[in-house]
Amino acid sequence: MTTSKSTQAIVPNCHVIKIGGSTLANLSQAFIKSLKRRVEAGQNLIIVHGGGPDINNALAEQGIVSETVNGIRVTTPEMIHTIRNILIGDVNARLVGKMNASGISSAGLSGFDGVFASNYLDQETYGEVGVVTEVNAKKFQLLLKAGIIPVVACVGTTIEGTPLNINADTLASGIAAGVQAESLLLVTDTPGIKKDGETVRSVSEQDIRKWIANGIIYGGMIPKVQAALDCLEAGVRAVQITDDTLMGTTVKAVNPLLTRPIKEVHTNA
Ligand SMILES: Nc1ncnc2c1ncn2[C@@H]1O[C@H](COP(=O)(O)OP(=O)(O)O)[C@@H](O)[C@H]1O
Ligand SMILES: CC(=O)N[C@@H](CCC(=O)OP(=O)(O)O)C(=O)O
Repeated sequence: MTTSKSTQAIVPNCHVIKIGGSTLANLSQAFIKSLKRRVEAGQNLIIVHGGGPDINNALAEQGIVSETVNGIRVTTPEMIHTIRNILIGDVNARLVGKMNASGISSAGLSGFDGVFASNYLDQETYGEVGVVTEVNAKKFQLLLKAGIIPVVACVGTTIEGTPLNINADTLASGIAAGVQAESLLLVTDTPGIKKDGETVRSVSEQDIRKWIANGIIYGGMIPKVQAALDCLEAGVRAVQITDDTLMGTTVKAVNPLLTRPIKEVHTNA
């Protein structure tokens, strides 16, 4: 699904961490501290966040019912401004505030700030939903060099300035591919992909395809595994799906001596 390309060279020692809306409200201090430790250790972090539950609440308040297809919210023109305002004005502001208050110098961004370009994913099926088409790695690098952690809301814009709703897993994957990040971490409310009640240690692309087809992987987990596969395909070497305890930290999905990535998605079992 990801078709992003980077305008500049890779960002060195870069790790993209996506925080799901499911997790944002109860983000632990331990997790924030783990981010701080990574920054202090010299990692270039890019944070991407979602906000599905906040969007659900805001739409419900307006009496708007939305549906999802393959975990992607079908977004009508009447929804898009609320979604943009919630993600940028509310969720992003809260997260950036929390990070700065915890001593992590951060700045809130979205596609409107030129860190990535986007266009319609498939307007007929999904409406006002975007996909990343280009990543401005240089802009990310300038911020990181200045000691500022980019915190990116999953809102894009067309070249004409029309806002687009982008699934946050899809965005994180596009950015990770665009900056050639060393890893992508998808932080959510489940310790990993579950099968028969157990969290599995690692899954192959074949497992993923099978488990989507038979319903073991459904809903919001679908964009996550798709994001993971897209990233690996684009050369990002480690992808982890985890809760905010980050128990196993990141597991490399590829032998660094190989030039082609092994397609494995590691989960935090
Ligand atoms: N096989 C699976 N293992 C674990 N969770 C799954 C699986 N299939 C679907 N899910 C669902 O995916 C959810 C995580 O996706 P989502 O709610 O979109 O989280 P986030 O807001 O963090 O992106 C889990 O809470 C669970 O309900
Ligand atoms: C197009 C699309 O699906 N957009 C998502 C954006 C928020 C998101 O991805 O939030 P989570 O990380 O909490 O899932 C949505 O409208 O819910």
